[in-house]
Order: sequence, then C-alpha cells, then structure tokens
Amino acid sequence: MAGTGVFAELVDGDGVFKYFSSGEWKKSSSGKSVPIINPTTRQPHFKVQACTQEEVNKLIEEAKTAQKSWAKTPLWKRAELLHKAAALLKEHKVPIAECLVKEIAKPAKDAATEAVRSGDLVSYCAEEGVRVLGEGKFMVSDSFPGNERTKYCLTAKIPLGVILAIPPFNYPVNLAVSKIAPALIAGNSIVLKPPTQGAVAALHMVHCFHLAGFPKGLISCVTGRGSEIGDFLTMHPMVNCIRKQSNDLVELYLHCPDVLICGLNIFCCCFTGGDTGIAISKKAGMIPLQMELGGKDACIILDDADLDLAAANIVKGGFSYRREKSLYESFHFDFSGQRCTAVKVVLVMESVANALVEKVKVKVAKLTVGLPEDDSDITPVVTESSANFIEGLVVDAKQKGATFCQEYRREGNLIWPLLLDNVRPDMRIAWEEPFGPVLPVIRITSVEEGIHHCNASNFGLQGCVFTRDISKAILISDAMETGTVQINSAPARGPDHFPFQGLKDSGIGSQGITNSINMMTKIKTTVINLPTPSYTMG
Ligand SMILES: NC(=O)C1=CN([C@@H]2O[C@H](COP(=O)(O)OP(=O)(O)OC[C@H]3O[C@@H](n4cnc5c(N)ncnc54)[C@H](OP(=O)(O)O)[C@@H]3O)[C@@H](O)[C@H]2O)C=CC1
Ligand SMILES: O=C(O)[C@H](O)COP(=O)(O)O
Repeated sequence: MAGTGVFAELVDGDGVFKYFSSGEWKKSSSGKSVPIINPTTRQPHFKVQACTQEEVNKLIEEAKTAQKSWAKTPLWKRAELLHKAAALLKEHKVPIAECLVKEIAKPAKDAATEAVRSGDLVSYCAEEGVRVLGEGKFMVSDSFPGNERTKYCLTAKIPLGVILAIPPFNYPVNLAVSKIAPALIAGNSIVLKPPTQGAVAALHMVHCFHLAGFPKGLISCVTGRGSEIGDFLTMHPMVNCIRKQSNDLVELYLHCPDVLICGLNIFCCCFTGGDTGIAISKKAGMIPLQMELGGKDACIILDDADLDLAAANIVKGGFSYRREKSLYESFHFDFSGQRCTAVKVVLVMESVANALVEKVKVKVAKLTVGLPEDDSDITPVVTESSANFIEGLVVDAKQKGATFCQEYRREGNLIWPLLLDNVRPDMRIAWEEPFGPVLPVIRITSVEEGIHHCNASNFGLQGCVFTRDISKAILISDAMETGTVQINSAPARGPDHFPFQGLKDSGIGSQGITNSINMMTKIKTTVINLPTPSYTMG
C-alpha cells in the first residue's frame, strides 16, 4: 500500500507525504500542505508538503555539490545504480500504481504498466548511456584546407550540471524517469518538481532511486503548487546569473564574485506539460531547454484506407483502447484522451467518411466507462477545471452545429466518450486540445485540405495517415509539419528509445532515450598540438 512498508518513512505524523532533500525525507518548515484531489471522488486523498523557497535554495545548492562528485563516478557504476533503481521500480509497482489510480484516475492495470515501463526505460537508459557516453570522437587537422596533421582533437560528452525536471500529471512517473535516468547516467544531478496530481506516485518513484543507493543530494524532489514554486524554480537566481553573466560580466564580477561560480554550473530545464512550458521558455534565458508540450495530432484518412484499421486506431488513439500487441500485461493506448499524442482531430475524405464514422461509433459503444479501480477504458479526467474546459469545447461545437454521434454525458469529472462529426474550422474543437475523451471529425474533399488543416495548427507534435499507398503516405508525411508521422497507426511516443519531438508550439529539442542522454551533455574538446606534422605509417 502507498506510504507503508519500505515507503513508511515518506509520511509524517500528520499523514502528509514528505519532500526529499539531502538524501532524507523531510517535513517542510512552512507547516503547510497541498491536498491532492482524487479525480473520481473529488475529495482530498493525499497531502504533500508545500515547500518554501529557502528549501528549494538549499536543495539546489546540494545538487550542485553532489553533481561534482557524481561526475567523477565511473560510468559503469552510474549504470549499476540505475539498474538497481529500475528493478526496485518494478518490484514496487503495486504501491506506485495505487497512487496513480487515486491521484490521476489512471486505469489500474495501466498504472502498474507505467511503473514497469518506467523500470524498462531506466534500464535501457543505463545500457545506452554506457555505449553513447563511453566513446568520443577523434579528429585530425589535415582534413581542413591549409592544415597539416599537427592537431589531434579529442571530443567527449560532459554533464550539464543540475537538471530541473518537471513532468506532467498524465505520466508522473514515466515522464519523470525519462528525464531523471538520462540526466543521471550523463553525470548530472536532478531536482524534480512533480505535478501536484501525481506527486505521491513520483515520491514513491524517488524512494526507489534512494533505496538503490544514489549519493545524498544527487536527487531531490520538491513539492508544492507549480503556480507557487514553479516560477521560483525555473527562474532561480543561479539561472539568471548565467544570462546576466554574459550580459554584464564585469559588473557582476565586481559586485558579486560568487555569481561567476554559480554561472559555471550550467542549469538545464526539462519540462513536459502545456502552455506553462511556453511561458517558462520565454523567461528561462540562456539555459538549455528540453520541452515536450501540447499537440493537436491529426489523423488523415484517405479514400483507399483500410477503414477497420483506421477506426481501431482512432478509438485507441483518441479515447482509450487496450494495445493488444503490447507484451506488457495491459496497455491502454490512451488515457481518456489525456495524452499529448492522442488523436485530436480526424480529417477524413468525404467519400469514406460515413463508413468510417459508423465503424468508429460501433467501437466507441464498446468502451467501458467508470472507475479506474475497475480498470475501465474511460475514467474521470484529472480535475474539475479540466472537465469544465472540455465541456466548454463541446458546448461551442453544439452551438455551431456539429453532429453529436453520442449523447453528451458527464458525471463529476467523468465524461463519456464523444465523437463529433461535421466539425468545421470555426469551431474551437477544430484547433484546441481537449485533453479528454472528445474527438472531432472534419470531412475533407482533398488531401491538400487535410494537410493544410494540420499545418495551420500552432502545434506540430505527431500526426498519422491511413492509406494503402505507401508512396502517397510518404509524400503526405513529408508535407506534414509535425515531429513524427505514423503511417497506418495512431500517434505514440514509444517505444521509448525512438526519437520524440514536437515542432512549433509542441516543443524544443528531441527526446527518446538516446536523444535525451545527448541533450543532457555538452561537448568538450581537447586539442593536442604537435610540434611537427605526424602521419600514421608515414
Ligand atoms: N507533450 C506531452 O507529452 C504532454 C503535454 N501535455 C500538455 O499539458 C497540458 C496539461 O497537462 P498539465 O500537467 O496540467 O500541464 P501543466 O503545464 O499545467 O503542468 C505541467 C507541470 O508544470 C508544473 N507547473 C505549473 N506551473 C508552473 C510554473 N509556473 N513553473 C514551473 N512549473 C509549473 C505543474 O505543476 P503543478 O501540477 O503543481 O501545477 C506540472 O508539474 C495538456 O493540455 C497538454 O497540452 C501534458 C502531458 C504530456
Ligand atoms: O505525455 C504524453 O502524453 C506522452 O509523452 C505520450 O506518451 P505515449 O504516446 O507513450 O502515451
């Protein structure tokens, strides 16, 4: 059970989950806590510490110190500890899953799968890190005109320093470890700010890393509302120092010599979430950023498509449906539409639209709606405000004449799956991301019209195209302004070692295990200058 057994030390005497700093579980000096509302009951279920800015300062300082020794820890040892953490995550999948069910209403089996998938991600990262970071590059000078072979250039990947990781509510464990594991294997330290909904699952995950034996101060986890401590974290004075250092180096040196020391410790922010990410990017200044943000993933259906395949993928990608081919025990492809990679708009050729919509309707009718504890396909959305936002999109579509394929139904945060046909571009749902089980269908008369709608979006995460003509599929994929296009399948981030990136407002940088490891390093070169040219075997 959550907060018991090996996790008992996470809870204080008042039943509030502690935060993690200096290798210990601590109560905040604020004396305040933040309630976590169960999306199903809409009642407080857990409480976490509302950390203070002083506590944030302290753990960032510790992260700086811990990182220096961690960077000197052999790569194989870093990997060994990550493998231990991975095993612990899998061993403790039951309490972690319990938290996910209560905090974000993730269906029970999928919640357990999130813990297992996270363990697999950490292990793969350890293995990949050993390969990617275990070798560098060797260059010689005579390949560039005007040079003899007098310079040998050695290139290595070195850590960035302290990584700030901010995951979203829909994968509070998996999208945390997708940042933590690459950061650690590359020799960085981690400050984690979990989403409030999902914070307790994330604290359990952090404890698995603690039990694995990572050094004190290397990983810390600070809790509190993003709106209260988020800006403080992302705009921490040390971060501003880096920017100011380059703007006004002399003045800073004279007035605050320490600033230069701060400035040497590069700070990086790795974020998954919504518009908050865009706001952070604008404020962050000259720090490396990895941002995984929203999406309005389009699904383009051509008239030669396998409509059964397309309908199955629309339902699994837009609402929720078990991923039959997964080797995991259970894997809903979606989570009541609460995935950045969910299918968020169907663009179907008019000639096959009636047939497609009928097939989708039949499948939607089979989805189970109810409690996450019962492993229902559709469960309550994360917050009441999220449910209200989704309802606003539905009301707008109704007023503007969309065809409702099912009756709109909502109880509390639980929204029944709804397919909206004949959606037009003047409706909000054509462009906005519901992050819930409501899916618009726009009928198109040409492929160009579909591509145009997709590219007119401010998002550019993923998209998909269904056709039996692979050449057409490639041409459409090339024309779609998105980070990934899936041919004949719904969008998805995984498998977790594939590159994953958003264009436009959907993100900065590319993720996926290898890309994330690379992103959490910088290049360092050492040039050996020889007194005379040297040619091997010459
Ligand atoms: N591309 C992707 O993979 C994903 C994208 N999303 C996008 O996110 C949206 C909703 O997800 P949600 O989790 O609510 O996203 P948010 O952007 O609201 O929150 C994401 C994270 O940011 C934190 N946060 C909030 N305010 C600040 C701040 N000022 N500074 C720093 N951190 C802050 C949140 O903490 P707290 O919870 O405490 O507020 C949470 O940990 C969706 O509409 C979707 O667009 C979501 C999931 C995945
Ligand atoms: O946050 C999200 O929604 C994801 O990064 C999508 O991951 P998935 O495609 O594996 O569900």
